[in-house]
Formats: sequence, C-alpha cells, structure tokens
Amino acid sequence: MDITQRCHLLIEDFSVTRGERVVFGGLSFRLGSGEIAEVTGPNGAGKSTLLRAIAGFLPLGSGRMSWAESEATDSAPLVERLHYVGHLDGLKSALTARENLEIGLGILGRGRLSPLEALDHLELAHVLDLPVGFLSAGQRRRVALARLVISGRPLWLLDEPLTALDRHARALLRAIVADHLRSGGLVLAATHEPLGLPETIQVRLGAR
Ligand SMILES: Nc1ncnc2c1ncn2[C@@H]1O[C@H](COP(=O)(O)OP(=O)(O)OP(=O)(O)O)[C@@H](O)[C@H]1O
Repeated sequence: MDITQRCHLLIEDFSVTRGERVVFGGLSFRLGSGEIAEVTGPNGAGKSTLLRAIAGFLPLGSGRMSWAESEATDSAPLVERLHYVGHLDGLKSALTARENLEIGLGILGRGRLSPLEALDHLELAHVLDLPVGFLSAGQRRRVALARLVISGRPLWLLDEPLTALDRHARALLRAIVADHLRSGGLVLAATHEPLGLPETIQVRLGAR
C-alpha cells in the first residue's frame, strides 16, 4: 500500500481474556497516521497480550477494534497492514540474514528496500551472508527489526523493541521509527523503557 495514505486504528472498550481470566478490560484509544503510542504497565498487566490480540494471534475479547484507510472504499484486513516484532526474533538460525529477510519479503510482500538496504539501516550490512545462528543477541534483534523496514506495512507492533540493543542500536531504531512516522506510519510499542520520541501517546495498563 501507499504508506502515505491516511489510516487509523481504533480500539474501543476492548478486553482480552486468557484462560478464565480477563487480563484487561475497558481499554480505548485511537492511533492515526504519523502517531506512536507506548503501552506501559507492570509485569503481567497485559502489554504483550494487547499487541498479540491486535496482531490476530489471540482471540478478540469484548469491545471493538477497527482499521480504516481514508482513500480505500474497502480497507484491506488489518492483518495485511501490520508487522509484529515480538519477544522472540522469529529468525531461522541456519539461514543467513539475507535468506531470513527474503522469507520476510515473501510473507510480507515487497516493500521499498532490499535485504541489503534494510540491514544497512541497522548498520548490519556486513552480516548479510552469515547464518543468523552466528550472530549475537543484539545483532539478531537488529535483523528482526530490519524486517520492519522491508515490510512496507503501515502499522508496526513492537514488543519490547529495545531489548538486547546497545545504545547505538537504540538510536538507530529511534531513527527508523521516526522515519516511519514521518512517512505516515503508525507504531504501537509495549515497553518498560520509553523510546524517547516526542508526542508519544500513553496507553497505560494496570496491575492485576
Ligand atoms: N499462554 C497463556 N495462557 C494463559 N494466560 C496467559 C498466557 N500468557 C500470559 N498469560 C496471562 O496474561 C497476563 C498478561 O501477560 P502479558 O505477557 O501480556 O503481560 P505483560 O504486561 O506483557 O508483562 P511483562 O511486562 O512481564 O512482559 C499474565 O499475567 C498471564 O497471567
């Protein structure tokens, strides 16, 4: 899609149940093009649960979740508009960084960048043809984040994106996120540490 197209995610009176337990309820917020929201709260508050529910990995609870694109008469399903980076990197250790990113391209559709260009954004071009199993935890994380920039998807769901990143890599991630927002993208990040971007919407989940 043209990422500059205006779109928004609307969450209204949302709740998610895991097992017999309501993890959170009554949650409402709106995220529009160019906006970032951080989901915060103590351990177990449901930050990952919220992201996974939006990504479609968990059944929806009560309430409403909607996705709209201003220039589309019939919006594509949300699942085709988002890219989720969870706690696990989702990389195949025996494959090279290039091969992992090519798989990403196959699944996510072709974005603006090649695997080499995406890795270059994370200053990791030199590992292009190395098996991911040979990389450090922070390097693996950077390969997983490189998938974001090849995806061309407007909504990024990031679960603890700063994990394992050193100070320099954190700055690179901030720059990538800021660039995505400038081009009309949306970011929802569950995090214990603020990304430090201006005008961040706060979505606070409580203790249970
Ligand atoms: N697979 C599961 N089955 C049932 N309940 C689960 C499952 N995974 C998590 N939960 C419940 O959901 C609650 C919220 O978990 P979640 O991982 O969303 O919290 P979180 O806010 O992301 O925590 P953290 O800050 O520790 O990452 C947990 O307290 C747990 O009781």
